[in-house]
Amino acid sequence: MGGRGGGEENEEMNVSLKGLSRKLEEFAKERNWEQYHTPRNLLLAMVGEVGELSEIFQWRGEVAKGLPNWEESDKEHLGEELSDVLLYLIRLSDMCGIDLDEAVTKKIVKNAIKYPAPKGK
Ligand SMILES: Nc1ccn([C@H]2C[C@H](O)[C@@H](COP(=O)(O)OP(=O)(O)OP(=O)(O)O)O2)c(=O)n1
Repeated sequence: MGGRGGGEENEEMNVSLKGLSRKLEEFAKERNWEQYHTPRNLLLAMVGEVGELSEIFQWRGEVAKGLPNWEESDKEHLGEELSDVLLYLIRLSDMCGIDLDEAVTKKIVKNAIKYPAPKGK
């Protein structure tokens, strides 16, 4: 990693839901994996990754915010599994024809109506 090429690559990588969605589309197309990226397969793949994410926390007991006592390698692993869940979620949404930007924006508004903040805070 590093070097000029890597930096340019990162700049091109648009880390927005839409940008990631396009990246994943390209990734699947280049490998001829579109045939496998059906909604059900993607859902199962995402749940599998949630399992891998859970394994990281398994048997550790309660974990303090910021994971202060964790090895860097465990934190890196955690970042990878969180990313896998996010990437499959984005791809699943795309393959279901759901605009996640729009859906998540609407849902945040809906949550605020359902759970209003106490007055005077
Ligand atoms: N058919 C596939 C297979 C993989 N991926 C992408 C999405 C995930 O980000 C990542 C998942 O890859 P792996 O199945 O190899 O899972 P891990 O990276 O978790 O590896 P491991 O299970 O060996 O820890 O690759 C994908 O888009 N479509």
